[in-house]
Amino acid sequence: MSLSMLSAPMPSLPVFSSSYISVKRTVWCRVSQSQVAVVNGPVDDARVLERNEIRIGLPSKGRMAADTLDLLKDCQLSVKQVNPRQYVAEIPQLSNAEVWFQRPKDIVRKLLSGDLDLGFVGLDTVSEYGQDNEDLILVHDALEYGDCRLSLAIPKYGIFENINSLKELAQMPQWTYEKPLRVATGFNYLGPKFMRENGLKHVTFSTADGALEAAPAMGIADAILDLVSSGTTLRENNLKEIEGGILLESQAVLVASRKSLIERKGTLDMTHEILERLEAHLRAIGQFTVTANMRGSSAEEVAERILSQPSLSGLQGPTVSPVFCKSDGRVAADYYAIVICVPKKALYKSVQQLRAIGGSGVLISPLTYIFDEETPRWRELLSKLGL
Ligand SMILES: Nc1ncnc2c1ncn2[C@@H]1O[C@H](COP(=O)(O)OP(=O)(O)OP(=O)(O)O)[C@@H](O)[C@H]1O
Ligand SMILES: O=P(O)(O)OC[C@H]1O[C@H](OP(=O)(O)OP(=O)(O)O)[C@H](O)[C@@H]1O
Ligand SMILES: [Mg+2]
Repeated sequence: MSLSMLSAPMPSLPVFSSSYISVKRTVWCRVSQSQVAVVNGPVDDARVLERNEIRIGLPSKGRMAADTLDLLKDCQLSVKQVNPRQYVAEIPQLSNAEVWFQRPKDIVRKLLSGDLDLGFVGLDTVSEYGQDNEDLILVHDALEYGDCRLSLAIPKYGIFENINSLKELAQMPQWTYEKPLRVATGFNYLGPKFMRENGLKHVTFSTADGALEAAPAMGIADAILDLVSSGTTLRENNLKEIEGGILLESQAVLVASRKSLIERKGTLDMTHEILERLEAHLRAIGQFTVTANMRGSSAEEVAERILSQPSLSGLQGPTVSPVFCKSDGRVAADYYAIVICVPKKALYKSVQQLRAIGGSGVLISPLTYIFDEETPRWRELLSKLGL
């Protein structure tokens, strides 16, 4: 966070009691809560429309970076980076797309300033740095990586030993105007909003770039508000989550600038293509194709037998094809080949059910893509845009 951001007032934000913020890792200073916000300035129209390329922001580092590149590769949208130290790259499959590697929070800021059109980041980052700005539109809200939760945690020991819920924390007599609950966090927009919505009045916030879990043991904070996935870091620092203390469940999302979608030529079409590829890939990873042979008197009779089993209905019912053989000079179909998609989780049950109704020669193959009819997310996007 730059100093210029800290000095810019945000009158629309909740004004909490003052808090501490570290501008560098080790420097802690006291600032008013109303100042701890990213400034979402108005989009500069001229700048947005000046360029023809469509810009996609990808995380330049951290745990989201590799997973985002892997996802795009799985969607046949591999990113071609001439030099790993360069911040710009291309996706040959998407002509006119320019990829920019940025820190996740800068992706959100640059979507708001009109310097990026689309971005892949965690929902936590969109919520914190997007601050409910209506120019940000979630195109895909569940990309199935980067799963974590933004959660409030307190020490397991001392005055917190018997505190297990947000309600109990709020009711502790220790928190007063003079001696508020001190929360260390990097989420200075979502934190105060959550506390206000939950009726915690006497709270101050301090922030640091990392290792927040150390703050309670160092005596700098009473509680922390940070991302949790396995819970190991909390456990190893003698901290615990509490009931009602989860602010947000997060995973990677595709976010777009409303203005770009509406005004920049080609952005909506490109977003449609990316969305279709993402959906086709994500739908397929949970499924297997199952083929089997089955004896039967007709395709309908075989289909009826398959549909009598709960795990075998497939995505849109089974495909049943006759297998023709010649016997006694006559061509006839005594066998049928069936093809269905089954969820990976239900694989063994499906095989058992297939066998129970006479299936044999069961073959299982992975599925790469499922292109279904128009995705509901596309219709939702058009409706959010009023189109
Ligand atoms: N422990 C975690 N498990 C899973 N996903 C996480 C975890 N921590 C963060 N994330 C997700 O990954 C995103 C990027 O986190 P990451 O730690 O890589 O970068 P950062 O915290 O912005 O950078 P840095 O850690 O260097 O300050 C987060 O915004 C969140 O969506
Ligand atoms: O529940 P866990 O699986 O233990 O993960 C939680 C930790 O992961 C993140 O830190 P990160 O590794 O990104 O380090 P950072 O503090 O430098 O951001 C987060 O800030 C927590 O400290
Ligand atoms: Mg981190």
